[in-house]
Amino acid sequence: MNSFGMKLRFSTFGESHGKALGCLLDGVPAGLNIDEEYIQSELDRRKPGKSKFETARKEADKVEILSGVFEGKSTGTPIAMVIYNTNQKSKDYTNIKDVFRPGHADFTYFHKYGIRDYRGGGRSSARETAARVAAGAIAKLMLQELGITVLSGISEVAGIQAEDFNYEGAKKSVIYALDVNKEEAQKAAILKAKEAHDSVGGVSRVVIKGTPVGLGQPLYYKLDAVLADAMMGINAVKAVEIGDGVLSAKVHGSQNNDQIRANGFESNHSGGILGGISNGEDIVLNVYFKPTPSIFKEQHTVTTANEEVDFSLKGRHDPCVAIRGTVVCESMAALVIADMILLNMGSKMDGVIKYYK
Ligand SMILES: Cc1cc2nc3c(=O)[nH]c(=O)nc-3n(C[C@H](O)[C@H](O)[C@H](O)COP(=O)(O)O)c2cc1C
Ligand SMILES: C=C(O[C@@H]1CC(C(=O)O)=C[C@@H](OP(=O)(O)O)[C@H]1O)C(=O)O
Repeated sequence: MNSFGMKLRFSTFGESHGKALGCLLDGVPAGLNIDEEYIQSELDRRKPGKSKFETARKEADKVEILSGVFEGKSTGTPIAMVIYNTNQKSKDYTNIKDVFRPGHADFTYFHKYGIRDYRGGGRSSARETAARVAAGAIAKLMLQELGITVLSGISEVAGIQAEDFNYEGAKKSVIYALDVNKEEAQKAAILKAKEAHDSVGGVSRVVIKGTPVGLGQPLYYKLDAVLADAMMGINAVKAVEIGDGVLSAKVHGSQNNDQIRANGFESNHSGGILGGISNGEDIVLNVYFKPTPSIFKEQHTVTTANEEVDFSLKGRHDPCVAIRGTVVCESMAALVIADMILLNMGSKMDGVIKYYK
């Protein structure tokens, strides 16, 4: 089990070809309206097999709430949710039983534990992220009550970058493209790689709107550090930027500073976080996904007995994991922000007094 969060504690269970996967979310305040249709709609955004830009594995990803909800409201007790796997074809994976896929977790997992569920990625499969989206949907329901929204979309595929960022438009796009003018070229790049038995990388841009000043701790449990940790914990994420990110290291202080006026900041190079604490501006993240490791091109690898082989993989795989990954980024961001809000309730004495009176 992985575990995450200080006030909103979250863990998941399950494997890609096991019976089910799910999560336990503890610390949700009692009395939150739990809209099950909304939770399902979030799972539907991430579920596999919706288009030729995704893995061919079709899963309904129907979520079932097992505990912590009564008459449509959270009870303040742990919320357990389960999603049954229905479309396993575990036999298709016997060809990777004794062979490590380059770029996947097979090699490290096997050498660390000496045992590996080779049916798909087992525990390392991003199938687990369905459970993150279920928990993230509850965090989003909590944030909605506070006027906070978490949005995202694909800004880049195979180096083809968005110039315009339309988050509402991204919701309607099959590849969650932020820039409608770049969408066709991005789609073509994915299909070209797929036809060549290859894969491409991509970038998800996440924006969190409506956060107050004051989320995050100044030194340890800094908001930027925790968000980066949550994003890096998603399968295939190789880098995270907050605000201008890498660009900040290349410009002068006079270009990077967000100057301040009585009515707010004049720019948002910082991505909404200063000194580990939100400054009330939009929180902006760029999350970089590597190309899908499971490709069908012949590659060099070794067996579990360390014999060299040339190996061509079979199976059902996403040609660009960033597409569905962007939904997971939103979910993890929502969990972080909800956790920070609950932590923050005790950061000032008047907040504590309000709670007890
Ligand atoms: C939504 C999503 C879908 C993914 N789909 C695949 C896939 O179909 N095939 C694959 O090999 N990797 C896929 N991955 C990536 C692997 O899970 C990941 O590369 C692997 O666990 C190794 O971890 P690492 O890349 O973080 O080192 C996916 C990742 C995400 C976020
Ligand atoms: C099933 C899903 O995506 C899977 C993510 C994944 C991986 O290696 O991450 C590999 C493929 O599945 P399997 O584990 O069967 O090889 C994808 O189809 C899902 O997201 O629900």
